[in-house]
Amino acid sequence: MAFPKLEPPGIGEIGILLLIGSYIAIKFFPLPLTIAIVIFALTRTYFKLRRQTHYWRDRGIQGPIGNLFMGSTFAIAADINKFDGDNFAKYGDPFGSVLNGYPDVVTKDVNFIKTVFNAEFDAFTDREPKGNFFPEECLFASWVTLLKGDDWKRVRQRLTPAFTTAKMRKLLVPMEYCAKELVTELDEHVEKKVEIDIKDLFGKLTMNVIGRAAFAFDLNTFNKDQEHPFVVYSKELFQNAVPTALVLFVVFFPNVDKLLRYILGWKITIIRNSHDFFTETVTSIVDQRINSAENAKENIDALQLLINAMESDEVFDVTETHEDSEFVSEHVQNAKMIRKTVSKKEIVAQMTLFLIAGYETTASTLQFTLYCMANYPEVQEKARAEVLEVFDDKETLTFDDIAKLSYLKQVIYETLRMFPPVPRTMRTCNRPIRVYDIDFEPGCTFSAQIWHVHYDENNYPEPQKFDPERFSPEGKADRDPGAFLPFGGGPRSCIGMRFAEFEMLMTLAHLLRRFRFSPSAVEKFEWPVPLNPVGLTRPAKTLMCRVESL
Ligand code: HEM
Repeated sequence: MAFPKLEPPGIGEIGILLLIGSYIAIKFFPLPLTIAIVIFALTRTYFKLRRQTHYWRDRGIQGPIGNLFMGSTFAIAADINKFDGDNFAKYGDPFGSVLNGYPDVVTKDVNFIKTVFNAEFDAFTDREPKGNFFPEECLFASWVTLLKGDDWKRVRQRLTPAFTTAKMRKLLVPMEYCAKELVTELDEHVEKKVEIDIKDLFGKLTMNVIGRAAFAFDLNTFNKDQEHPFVVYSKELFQNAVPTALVLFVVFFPNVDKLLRYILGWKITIIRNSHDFFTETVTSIVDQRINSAENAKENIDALQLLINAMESDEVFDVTETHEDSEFVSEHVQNAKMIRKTVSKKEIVAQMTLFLIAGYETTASTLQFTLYCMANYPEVQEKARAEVLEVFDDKETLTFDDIAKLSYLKQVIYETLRMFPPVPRTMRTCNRPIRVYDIDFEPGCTFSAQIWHVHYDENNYPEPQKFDPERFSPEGKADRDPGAFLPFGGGPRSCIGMRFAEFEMLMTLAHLLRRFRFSPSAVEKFEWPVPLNPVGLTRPAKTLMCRVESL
C-alpha cells in the first residue's frame, strides 16, 4: 500500500508540534528568544482556531461560537434538534456553526433548501465534507451514501433502475409474503396475551423484506430461538457506525490516524465484527449468484441489476428515481452520464448498505405509526375501514389496491412529519458559489434541518398535534411540497423512498385487517413521545402496545 498523502495538521497535531518546538527552543535557544517563539506560535494557533470558530460571524452570519477546538460538535452530538432550535431562536435562520472542524450553515428555510438540493446541486453534490471516517479498505467506504462526485454519480446511476415503479410492482409478492409472516407471528402473541415490543417485531420484518427484495434471499428473521445475525450486526452498526471517539480522533489527529492505519490496517476499529460478518456473508451470496444458473439478466432484484451493470456499458439518468415524486423540485439537476461499471466490492457494499438503510429507518417509521394509531383510535378505525374496503373478500393486494390506500398513506406521512428518522441532512460545497447572499467556499457544509421544517408553525399549524388530515388533498393544497423532507431532497434524496412507502402500506394494511392495537396497559402514554436525543429519531424507551384479533 502506498504511503498516504498528508493532510493539513489537525488541532491535536498542532498541539504536539508546539510542544516539540517549545522543547527544542528551550534546549537550544536563549530564554528570551524561546519565550518569544512560544508566544508567537501560541498566538498564531489561537488566531487560526479563532478564524475557524468565527468563520461565519466574520462573514456576517450569526451563530454559536462553541469551544475553540471543536466548535459546536459536542452540543450537536448531544441533542441536535435542541441545539438547532435554540440557535434558530437566538440567531435567526440561517445560522452558522462549526461541525467537526468545518464551517456549517444550518437552515429550515424551504426555499433555501430547495435551491441547494436542486438548482445548485452541481456545487453541492457530496454529503460528508471529508474523506469518510471508514478507511479506504473498509467495505463501508464504498457505500453510495458516502461516495463523492463522479463515483457517487456512477454508482447511483447503476442503483436507480432497481427502484422504479415498474420494479416496485414486481416486489409486491415478496413484500406481501413477509407481511403475512408477520401476521402469523402476531397471532402467536395474541394467543399468549402478551403486549408487543413494536420495534423488535418491525425490525425482523424490514430485514426480511430487504433480504427478499435485494437478494431474493430468505433471511428467516422470525426464527424463534435466537435473533438473526443480520439483525444483531445491523443493530451493532447503528449503535456504533461512527463512534464519537473515532470522529474526534480523526479530526484532532488526521495524520496520526493515517499513519496508524498505514501500519496497523484498521484492526483497531470497533465496528470490525459487523464489517467482517457482512463482508463474508454478502460476498458469498454475491458469488453464488454470479456463478449460478440463476444469473439471468432479467432477474428483478437489486443484486441482479448490479451484477448486470458490472458487465454493461449502459447508462442511466440519476434523476429517474424521482419521476413521480411529488416532493422533488422541478429543477432537478441533469447529472453527467458516465460510461463505467461497478466493481464487485462496490456491489457487496451497496447490498450491505440496503440491508442496513432499509432496516432501521422503515422499522422505526412503522413503529411510530402503529404507536400513534394505538393511541388515536379514531385514526386507526378510519384507516381500517379503508383497508377492509380495499381488501373486500380477497386475501392478497394488487399494486393498484395499494395505490387506493390514500388515508393510510396520510397517516404514514403525518408520522414521518412528526418523527422523521433522519432529523438533519447535509451537503458539502465543492466550488466557490454565492447562494442566498452567502458565499460558500469549498469544504463549507450546508445542513437542512428536517425536524424543524416539520415543526415550523408556518408549514404546519399546531405542529405538536397528530393530524393525518394535513396530507389530504385539501390539507396540502396551500403548502409548499418542499416542506416535507423525511426522505431528503433533490438528486441525492433517499433512493429507497418508494420501496419504503410501498412496504409500509402493504404491512400496515395486513395488520389492520387482522388486529386491533391499543395503548399498553403497563406503560404510560406520553405525548409528545419522549425521544432519545442522540442520533436517529428513536423513542427514549421501548414502545409497547396491546393487540387483539378481530
Ligand atoms: C422510512 C424509510 C426511510 C427514510 C425515512 C429514509 C430517509 C433517508 C434520508 C433522509 C436520506 C438522506 C437524503 C438526503 O440527504 O437528501 C436517505 C438516503 C438514502 N437512503 Fe433512505 N430512508 C428510508 C428507507 C430507505 C430504504 C428502504 C433504502 C434502501 C433499500 C434506503 C436507502 C438509502 C440510500 C442508499 C441513501 C443514500 C442516497 C445517496 O446518497 O445517493 N433508504 N434516506
